[in-house]
Amino acid sequence: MRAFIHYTQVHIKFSIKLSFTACTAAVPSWLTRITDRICQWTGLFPSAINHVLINEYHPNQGIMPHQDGPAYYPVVAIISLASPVVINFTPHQKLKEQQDTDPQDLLAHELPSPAETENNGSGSQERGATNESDPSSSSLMLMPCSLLIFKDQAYTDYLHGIQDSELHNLDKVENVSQCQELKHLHSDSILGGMSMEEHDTFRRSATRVSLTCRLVLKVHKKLFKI
Ligand SMILES: O=C(O)CCC(=O)C(=O)O
Ligand SMILES: [Fe+2]
Repeated sequence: MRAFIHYTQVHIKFSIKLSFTACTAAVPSWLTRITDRICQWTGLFPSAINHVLINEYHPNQGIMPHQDGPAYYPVVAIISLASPVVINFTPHQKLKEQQDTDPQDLLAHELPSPAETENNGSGSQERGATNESDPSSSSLMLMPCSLLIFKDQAYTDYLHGIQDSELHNLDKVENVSQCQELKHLHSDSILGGMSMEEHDTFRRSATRVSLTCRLVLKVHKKLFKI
């Protein structure tokens, strides 16, 4: 299982389950300095980021395709540290069905309500079956010390996830040509040869740590004390 630390400035309903089993604490000042900068630089958050989830992934660990759901303001900032990893964005099943039947009217229908999904313990909503071979799915390589921000349709209409596997496919990685450092990794990391352009698989060999920074919208201040 992934290890995680859950920092929150606020007490939120879905964190109750975690609060007593995981490390939940007020966001420390070294971290608010970072999240405040993200807010200022991007101008994408209406108020200060008040929730940070720190995940640790071993090379064979990922996170199943999910949506972060309506508890958060629909902008996510993910800081990646240590190992590179491939994150996949796959269309929500409802969006996919609409694309198949009515490609002109993609946004006219509501996506399923959160009640139809399950909470994965981090406030996110798990969804099992997705199809990464879907032509409208795409992937990004998250390099160490990178910041990924996604919002709008990427938040509402797509699931994001990381495969539970040491080998990550580079086929659909949109930013692979920008990841120069990959070329300097040990040649074992890029299977089949030296040049990453010629090959389509990346081997994860180190632990990755991510900081998922979000803004919780609905605050339940009096639920419990820390
Ligand atoms: O570790 C990551 O890059 C993704 C984490 C994530 O999607 C989440 O915590 O909801
Ligand atoms: Fe997520």
